[in-house]
Amino acid sequence: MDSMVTCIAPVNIAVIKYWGKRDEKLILPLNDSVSGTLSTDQMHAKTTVMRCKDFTEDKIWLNGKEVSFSNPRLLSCMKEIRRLSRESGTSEDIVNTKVHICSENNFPTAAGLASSAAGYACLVFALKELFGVKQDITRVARLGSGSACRSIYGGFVRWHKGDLADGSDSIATQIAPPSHWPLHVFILVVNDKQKKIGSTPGMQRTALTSELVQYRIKESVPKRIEDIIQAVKERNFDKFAEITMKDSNQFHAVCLDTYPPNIYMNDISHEITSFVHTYNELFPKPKVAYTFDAGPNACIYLEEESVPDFAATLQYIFPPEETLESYFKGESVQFGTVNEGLRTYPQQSPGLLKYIIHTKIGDGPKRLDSSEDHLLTLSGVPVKNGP
Ligand SMILES: Nc1ncnc2c1ncn2[C@@H]1O[C@H](COP(=O)(O)OP(=O)(O)OP(=O)(O)O)[C@@H](O)[C@H]1O
Ligand SMILES: C[C@@](O)(CCOP(=O)(O)OP(=O)(O)O)CC(=O)O
Repeated sequence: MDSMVTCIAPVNIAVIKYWGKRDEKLILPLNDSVSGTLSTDQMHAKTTVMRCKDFTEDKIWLNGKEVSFSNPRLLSCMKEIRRLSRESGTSEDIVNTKVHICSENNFPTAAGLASSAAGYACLVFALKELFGVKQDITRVARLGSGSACRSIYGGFVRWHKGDLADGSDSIATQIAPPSHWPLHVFILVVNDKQKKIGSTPGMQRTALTSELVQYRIKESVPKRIEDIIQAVKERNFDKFAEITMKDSNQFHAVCLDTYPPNIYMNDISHEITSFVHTYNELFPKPKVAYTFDAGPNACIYLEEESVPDFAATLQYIFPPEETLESYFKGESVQFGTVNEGLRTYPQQSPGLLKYIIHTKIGDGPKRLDSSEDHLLTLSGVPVKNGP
């Protein structure tokens, strides 16, 4: 077992949203959810974990700054990993060694871009390698941040809410690997600053005050989960798109039904929604699907064949403020011609969208083998200081 391990882990974007907990401490959700895992090529968390008998305390650096280890979620992940390590037969002196952790995201943290999902998935995956854990770790990632359990697998993933009080059946499983349906994804970044109402307090408020959330968890989600799994299995984009957009809309309706309301989408988000519907109406079946998490940024799922036409039209309706190079980031973008049907749609002022990340469905976390990848030196301090 190596004493220093470095891993990267992906972001995931839910198409059936998790919103509301039945247990705050164990992070057990009120409903099942389904997501797509995005390629680590564009967005990832990277984490180095190191154990050494000379370390006197557990320490963590996040994006270049040392932060307190007494975060209850972090402590509960550590405790569970050490317990599973013991169960896996790792010797007691290894299990009890203190660790140093250094992690960074190559995209904005706490901006509603699922940094906590990638961050905790990466941390738990790296700790599993460091401590020789053999069991399922989606339960452990869940203790860090609910949505993190879905980033442990690539492709399309389901988080089962589970029924047991101890959370042992609240795990994530893969529905299909990325090769089954490598959908493309555009993340339309409207704002990458820290969001106003975090997911954790936002969903607490919903569970306490919303009437609509009861309808959502009992009537809407169970059927949608079955239907979207079938759509993924059949690669039926039309059905996938309709369920994804309806579920995003219902999630935000539940947020508005919360008192005081959780307002995440803004005028630009609504403009994107209306543009997508107008675009889809030009075709016999929907070509693109939006979904919004707890923030104003849109995530657009689309099939590869739709990329050139949609990218050109998107750029025409939401022109960049500066150069095209600083606008589309990530995968290179193939441009077609602007869809004629959208020529009369009101063109928006330049710079409404800050930038667009072009990525696609990808694999789960992976270990990096080169020593050059480590974020900690051999004496256990960050390789570079500051963000
Ligand atoms: N690389 C990381 N390693 C460990 N913890 C991380 C990492 N990145 C983020 N986190 C944790 O996640 C927190 C941010 O979570 P938060 O839910 O507010 O934002 P988000 O994940 O970007 O948004 P959302 O979950 O709504 O998409 C950070 O304050 C930190 O505690
Ligand atoms: C809107 C969402 O992105 C909410 C994610 O919530 P978190 O997983 O960040 O919440 P905690 O479990 O409290 O850490 C929907 C989703 O990803 O399913």
